Amino acid sequence: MQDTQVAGALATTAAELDAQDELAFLRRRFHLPDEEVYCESTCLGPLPVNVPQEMARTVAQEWGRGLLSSWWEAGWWDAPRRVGDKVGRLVGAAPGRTVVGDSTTVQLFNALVAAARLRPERRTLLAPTTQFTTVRYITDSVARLLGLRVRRVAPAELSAALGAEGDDVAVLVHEAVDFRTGEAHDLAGLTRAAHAAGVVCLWDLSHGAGVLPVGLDVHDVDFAVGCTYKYLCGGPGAPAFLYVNARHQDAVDQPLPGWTGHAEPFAMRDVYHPAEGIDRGRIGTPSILSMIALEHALDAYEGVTIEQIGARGRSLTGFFLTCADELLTPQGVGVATPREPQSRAGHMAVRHPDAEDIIGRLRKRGVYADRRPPDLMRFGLHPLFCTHREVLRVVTEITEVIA
Ligand SMILES: Cc1ncc(COP(=O)(O)O)c(C=O)c1O
Ligand SMILES: Nc1c(O)cccc1C(=O)C[C@H](N)C(=O)O
Repeated sequence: MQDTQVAGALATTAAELDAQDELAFLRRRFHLPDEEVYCESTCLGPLPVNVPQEMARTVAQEWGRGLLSSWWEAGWWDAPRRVGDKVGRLVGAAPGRTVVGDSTTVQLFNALVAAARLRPERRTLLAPTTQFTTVRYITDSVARLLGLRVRRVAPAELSAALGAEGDDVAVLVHEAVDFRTGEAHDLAGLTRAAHAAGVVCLWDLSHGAGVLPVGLDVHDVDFAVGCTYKYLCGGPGAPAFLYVNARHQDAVDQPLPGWTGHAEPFAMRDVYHPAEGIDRGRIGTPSILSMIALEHALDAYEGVTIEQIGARGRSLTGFFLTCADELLTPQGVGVATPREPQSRAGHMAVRHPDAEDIIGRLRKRGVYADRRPPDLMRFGLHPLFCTHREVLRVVTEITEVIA
């Protein structure tokens, strides 16, 4: 086929897929530029349309008029758990297993120490070589703090490592989705392999939450954390979440015993007695305005299941591959994201030695994406609002810029 025929066929397919899309209405739930393509949900999701008015109301009425009483009368005190449950629905957690607050970095530290304390006789933290910076730094720091060693192996070798050396591993700490390539790891299989060796697992869901069905309860995950400002669109610096399996909740001994996680926070006891259940995952005073923004942002997920969202996402990433095969491969440009549908998540990654320059040029053409060293371009295809036509435009623009 000639280039123009290929382009025409892809445009027809994109139009058909968009026409059949039963979730197309979700796009109206976001403020999005008309002529530009936003593919940076890998870092910051866009603003849901209902958030500004809810924030204005919260500030004027709850803070402005309700003042201190709003902690109880406006439901601020219960927000970490209430919003946690709302996130929980999207990560397969029953109510009472997820709490929201602080940053992912803080939650990782807390959860990793708490997880390691469940296996005091074991000396190793196991992790993939591909860890995101903050996860890597926290893993190393927790190891130093607790006198453990860190063993890092390639993701594909983790199962074998669990089989061979698992009896000395306290915790497997892993990201559900690789921040570079967008590869969705086998959370269910690795959690099973970890449990078979008596290992506790801690998953960082930052690049998977709101994109994929991760099924935390179904897969019996021990601990999970994640950020809410990417696909969950909670806003810049939105609070992170912590999930704790019901069977661990009463045994959790977290290293940041803040007063809001105390069983009787207002009794002002000298000794820390943790609250029951997920409330012991609370630390200090939560950032209420950010939490309320997140609470309303999550309404963008109302009325759809995470399975429907996952299927829509796979359609977008699958179409990206189709376009890449036709348009990028002939230019010698490789896709770094795995092809198998179950191994793809929210973003597609493309390799090119001039990634930085290409991303800069794409911005000038109205395509917003990001890059990660040394040579990766990342295109976050948010499953709530990206369209197949946008996917084709992105790939076409990459082709033109490179040419
Ligand atoms: C896997 C992963 N974990 C954690 C974070 C972020 O942690 P924090 O929100 O504390 O900066 C990111 C992105 O910044 C990430 O990609
Ligand atoms: N958290 C971010 C921020 O505050 C500014 C810019 C980017 C980010 C990110 O989330 C980076 C991201 N975790 C990554 O995968 O590279």
